[in-house]
Amino acid sequence: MGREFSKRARGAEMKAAAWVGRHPGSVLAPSVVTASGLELGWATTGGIVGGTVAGLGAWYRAHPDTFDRLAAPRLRSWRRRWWTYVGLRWRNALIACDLFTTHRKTGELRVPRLVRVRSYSPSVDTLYVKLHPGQHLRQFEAKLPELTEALKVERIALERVKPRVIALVVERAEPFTEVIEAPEMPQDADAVELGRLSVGENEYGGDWRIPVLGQHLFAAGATGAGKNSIPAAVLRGLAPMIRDGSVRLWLCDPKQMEFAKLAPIAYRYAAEEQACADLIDEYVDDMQATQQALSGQGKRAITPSPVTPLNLLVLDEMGALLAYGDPSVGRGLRRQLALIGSQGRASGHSMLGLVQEPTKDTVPVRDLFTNRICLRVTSAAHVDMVLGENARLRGALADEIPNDPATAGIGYVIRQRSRVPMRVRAAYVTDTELDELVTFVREGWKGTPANLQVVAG
Ligand SMILES: Nc1ncnc2c1ncn2[C@@H]1O[C@H](COP(=O)(O)OP(=O)(O)OP(=O)(O)O)[C@@H](O)[C@H]1O
Repeated sequence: MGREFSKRARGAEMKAAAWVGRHPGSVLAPSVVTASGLELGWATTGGIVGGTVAGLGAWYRAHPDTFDRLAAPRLRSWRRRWWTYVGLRWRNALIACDLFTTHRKTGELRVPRLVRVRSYSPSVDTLYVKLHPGQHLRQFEAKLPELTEALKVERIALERVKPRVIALVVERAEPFTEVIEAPEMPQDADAVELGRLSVGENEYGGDWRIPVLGQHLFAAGATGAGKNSIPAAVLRGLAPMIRDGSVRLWLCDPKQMEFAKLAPIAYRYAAEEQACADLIDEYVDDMQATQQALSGQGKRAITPSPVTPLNLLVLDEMGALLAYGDPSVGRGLRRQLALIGSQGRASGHSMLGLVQEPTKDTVPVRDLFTNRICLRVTSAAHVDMVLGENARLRGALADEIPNDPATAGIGYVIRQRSRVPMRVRAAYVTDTELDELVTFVREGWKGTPANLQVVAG
């Protein structure tokens, strides 16, 4: 703020020097080429530059995996920085959206500076922006629609990185234009990655993975949003463990639609309201018996095996169970789910709950779930109800996903470390693939109710 004592703006040559200091590469690269041209001759220099380009081309063609992982993000970031978001375009967009401050004495417009551009995937850029004193993330939040149009992109999410530095996560285009194929079923229990089951793809082009052991999952989405894909993909990932009895599936299926197919591989299956309540009571008894068995053996957590299995309680349409039926049953269920949510992790009792509308009846239990997924919802308020405060402001625009079958399975999760929403798409498990899962499990089926007695005993 001290600079505002003077009526004189900073000299252009000083600004240029500061710019060079901030972008040494942009000065160094042309200088090195020029020096090489003068020292080694232009033909040699041309050969070196051409050789480098040809080498990159060969890498691109020969090793797509390493090129896409190592070289592509850097090259793309560089191109975006010096082409897409280059000085004047950036400046004009921010001025058009009133996202600048004015020097009180000189009247100079001070536009927040772009300090870094990262382009982790072809469809998403992260822009690190240095704010001027007097600016705040809130101003960007208020101008998000305008900024999205000015930069000609699909959507923007915001994050505060550190004092006076924010990140704009820019989705340039819809990353999911194709249906994602169902994950392969591992053949052996050893190949199951309980901590990172693949359920689809993320907007960065990588696998979208979710942990199951010691976790509770919650997926919200309007009718037709593609919620069923999530348990279906999870169960395919767990298939050999279900077959071997190391994972037991407890299924509450009030709608009796898609999940009825899975009844033959469920350890317990219920559809009617009271039957679901009884199933959940039994689940809680099983959890408490396991807790006692664990403490008797001086253990703190289970390692999934046929003797101490991982139990997965899948609750389809939680609204029907908690809100739309008999209120006394709903109250009892909420109490039981709270017990499972708070105590089930060590004993290997996980939940996967699906809900169409995250209303006040289902939201109180939402906080019991450690991993939450928001597919297409019908109201902006639902997004924060599912993903937490300000998730929508940060770009989880789940209510703006078009109600179109072509978008089924698309939604948002919150990345644990950075708290940034990430767009994901669940893989689509067809009816045939569900049948394949059932056949696979039934063929070597060892999951019998005897497991319960061993644990409880
Ligand atoms: N991951 C996906 N990718 C592409 N299309 C999908 C996906 N999941 C579902 N679909 C398509 O969308 C339709 C609706 O999906 P689904 O039945 O899973 O929705 P839902 O959210 O469970 O709806 P409801 O709550 O009404 O059961 C499916 O019949 C399928 O055609």
